Amino acid sequence: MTSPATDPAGVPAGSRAFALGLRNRFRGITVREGLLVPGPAGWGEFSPFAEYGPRESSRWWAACWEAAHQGWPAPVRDRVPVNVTVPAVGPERAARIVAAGGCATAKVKVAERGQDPGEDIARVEAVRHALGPSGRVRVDANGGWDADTAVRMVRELDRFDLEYVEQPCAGLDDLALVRRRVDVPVAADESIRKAEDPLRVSAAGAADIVVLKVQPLGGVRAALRVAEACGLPVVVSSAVESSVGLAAGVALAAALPELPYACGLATAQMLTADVTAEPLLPADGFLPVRAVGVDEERLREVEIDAAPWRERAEQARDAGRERSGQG
Ligand SMILES: O=C(O)CCC(=O)c1ccccc1C(=O)O
Ligand SMILES: [Mg+2]
Repeated sequence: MTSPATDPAGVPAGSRAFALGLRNRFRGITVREGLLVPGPAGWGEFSPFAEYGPRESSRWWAACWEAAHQGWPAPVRDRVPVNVTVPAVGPERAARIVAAGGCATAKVKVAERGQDPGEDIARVEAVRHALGPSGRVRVDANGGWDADTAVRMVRELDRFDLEYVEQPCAGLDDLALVRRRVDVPVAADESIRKAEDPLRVSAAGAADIVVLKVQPLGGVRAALRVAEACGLPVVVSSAVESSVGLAAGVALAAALPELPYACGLATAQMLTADVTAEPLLPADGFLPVRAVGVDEERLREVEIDAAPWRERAEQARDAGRERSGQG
């Protein structure tokens, strides 16, 4: 047993917590919080959502640790195509977000709780018009439909020509059912959170594409192994992180042998502030593959008490040790 003081995987004293505002409510939240952790390889970000316990957060901690201490595998490309992300807002706002985003691909949230199908249709229609016929439009239901509703809605929305539908239903059986009944490709997102999930997804015939996020999967290397194991095309997406966290997603997208789709990494656009002087914002629909530093002045403007976050990080680290049998 190593003591906390000399522990190589401890939470460094120079760690800093941040709270960044969101321009529009997303996943029910309006503020995104997290911890920035310094290390020899650069800054790492630890930002599990508030409802995640130590076990689930342990992979987020592993991703943070990799960024701070190991850095990432060599890139095979120097820029990454990205999509603008459109929250469950009204059509006028959706059109403005797409126009401001400067991306040729848009991902539109649908099946939001408390909204009706007409709102989804109006939003997707507005996005298609804003992008023009050459743009690509994908929708993300976050598992919000049952199989019958998904089939009906995907067919209805496909009059705006969908690139794919992300997580139309929550369960693998329903995903497979929908996939057999619609012409639009199906992408799995929430169905993939652990290394063994992609194999289940492919075995169930549940998806044509997998969405991979670095923090939930435990780092860039872990995500690369998942990508290799599942053998399906990969879309890298963010967990709406600061530009420090986004850089890890960009590193994954940059290291994948194939990258046939735009990635969901343009989410710095959704924030009202960032922790760096040079946020990872798209230019002409691409993000550059580069390191992201922390700017002391910007950080101070968004800084919150690090103590609760250090506590969460310690618990996540401990849960990770138990998981890997080092407890
Ligand atoms: O993929 C994107 O365009 C942005 C990222 C995104 O949508 C997302 C971000 C945080 C949590 C869940 C999701 C999601 O894909 O549902
Ligand atoms: Mg998704």
